[in-house]
Amino acid sequence: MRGVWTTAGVREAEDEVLARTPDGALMQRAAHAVARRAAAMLTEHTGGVSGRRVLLVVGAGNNGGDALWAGAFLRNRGVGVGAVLLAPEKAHAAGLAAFRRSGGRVVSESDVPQWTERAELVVDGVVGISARGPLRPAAADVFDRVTAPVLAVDLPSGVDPDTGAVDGPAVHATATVTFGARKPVHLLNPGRCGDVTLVDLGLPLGAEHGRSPELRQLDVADVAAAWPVPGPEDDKYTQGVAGIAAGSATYPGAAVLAAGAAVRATSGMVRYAGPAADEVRSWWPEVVATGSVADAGRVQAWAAGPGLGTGRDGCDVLAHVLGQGVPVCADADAITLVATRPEVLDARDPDTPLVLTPHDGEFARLTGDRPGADRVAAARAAARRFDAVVLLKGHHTLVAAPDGRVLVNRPRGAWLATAGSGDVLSGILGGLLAAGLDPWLAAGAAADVHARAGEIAAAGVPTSASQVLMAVPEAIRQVRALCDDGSSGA
Ligand SMILES: NC(=O)C1=CN([C@@H]2O[C@H](COP(=O)(O)OP(=O)(O)OC[C@H]3O[C@@H](n4cnc5c(N)ncnc54)[C@H](O)[C@@H]3O)[C@@H](O)[C@H]2O)[C@@H](O)CC1
Ligand SMILES: [K+]
Repeated sequence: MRGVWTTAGVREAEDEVLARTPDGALMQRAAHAVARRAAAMLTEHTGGVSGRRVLLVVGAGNNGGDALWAGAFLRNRGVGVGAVLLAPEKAHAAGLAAFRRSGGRVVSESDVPQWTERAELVVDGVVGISARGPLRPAAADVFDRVTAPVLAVDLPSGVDPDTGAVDGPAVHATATVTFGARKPVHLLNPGRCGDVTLVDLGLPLGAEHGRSPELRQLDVADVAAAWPVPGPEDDKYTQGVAGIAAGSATYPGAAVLAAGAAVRATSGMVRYAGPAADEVRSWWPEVVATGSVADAGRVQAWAAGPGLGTGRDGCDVLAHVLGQGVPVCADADAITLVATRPEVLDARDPDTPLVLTPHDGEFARLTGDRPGADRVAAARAAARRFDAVVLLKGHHTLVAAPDGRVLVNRPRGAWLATAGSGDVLSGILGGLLAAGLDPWLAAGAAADVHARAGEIAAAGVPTSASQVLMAVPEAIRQVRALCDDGSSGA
């Protein structure tokens, strides 16, 4: 699992290191990495480095300092480097001196069009972790003219470093070199960051330094661990029995999808309970189906809600499963029931782990507001309010735990917005909860495999929930293979 720190945590850690390193050493280390990445991009895009043209766009602080030092290192490799100083009187003095000493050119305002025209790479050194708001007009004017690839220093300027939100002109980077730790923007808005390279500055980050990450991202190994290869001593019960309380006579499809996903996602036993028993049985002979939750056998977890209906009957079913003392994943109609009949939660005994899996609309029903720009804060607040793990669906599914931990999942394509796809996710998650996984990790792993199954099923063409469902085993195999060849699988 990889940690992601907000700018406050990074700045605090940087200050601690700065206090004990010689002036400028950290910056030059960072700048060297920027220069190396820039040279690689020049080679990639133009076939060489020497004699190429690079334009630096330099802001008022250390981010600009990084860019200026990087420009000096590029000059030493024969690159023609120009620098637009957005705040000449506040440009980083040592960086500017090094840049001039190397023969770098400060570009006058009138020469900007010519430089943006001829530059084969532009380095965004406008702002870094002290950024506030969108690009200001002078910087926006320069980037409006830019057609060459852009290398962002630390993060793309104009994008909120801690939420990834863009509410005005902002840099669209081809690549980013970031320092010390990834910031939320790198996970929440990867489209603006391009390929992110992390430079280790030896920053004291981590719980051992009293700086727990704001966000975490599962490595492929964490996801693979959710699907241990069943051993000889395993049997259908050790894998856990997942209960699916979904569907109604009018909506049997949701029950078929959710039960099928649990079957495909785990090798444990799956029980279905509800009025769609015949349809579920006909699709999945391995599912033990009964007419209602009251006469379903013991299970280790329930996934409830898809197609359940939001009336009295649905409420009784939800109250029943909440009272069984096993983890419950409440999705779809179960979320609406929690929102419209909150007394249903009285049936939940306190240490029954609850996982809510809202999309934005269900989130608004649940909490009274849509998640807004800071989705992490919204998910975190809802997790605390309901004392539940909240899996907030979106381009980057977030999984917040009541204790504040937040997972950011790999981006999933729009294809998963297809009807019924949420039912598949519920089934996968029900299976993992039944296997006894920590609900927060189970939700993260389920979302990861669900996203991969969507990619596999879609493979560039429109897909449907049942195809996503059929692709779940392939997605699990993919995770295991990535894990075996040691990739992080980001
Ligand atoms: N302290 C150090 O020695 C190191 C700092 N590093 C670099 O330093 C950066 C942080 O530098 P600073 O804290 O000086 O601040 P920045 O360079 O991020 O921002 C500079 C100034 O820009 C102004 N600003 C804020 N939002 C703006 C906007 N939208 N448009 C234009 N100007 C805006 C603010 O006045 C801010 O102080 C990091 O992102 C990283 O690139 C790294 O080199 C690691 C070492
Ligand atoms: K930047």
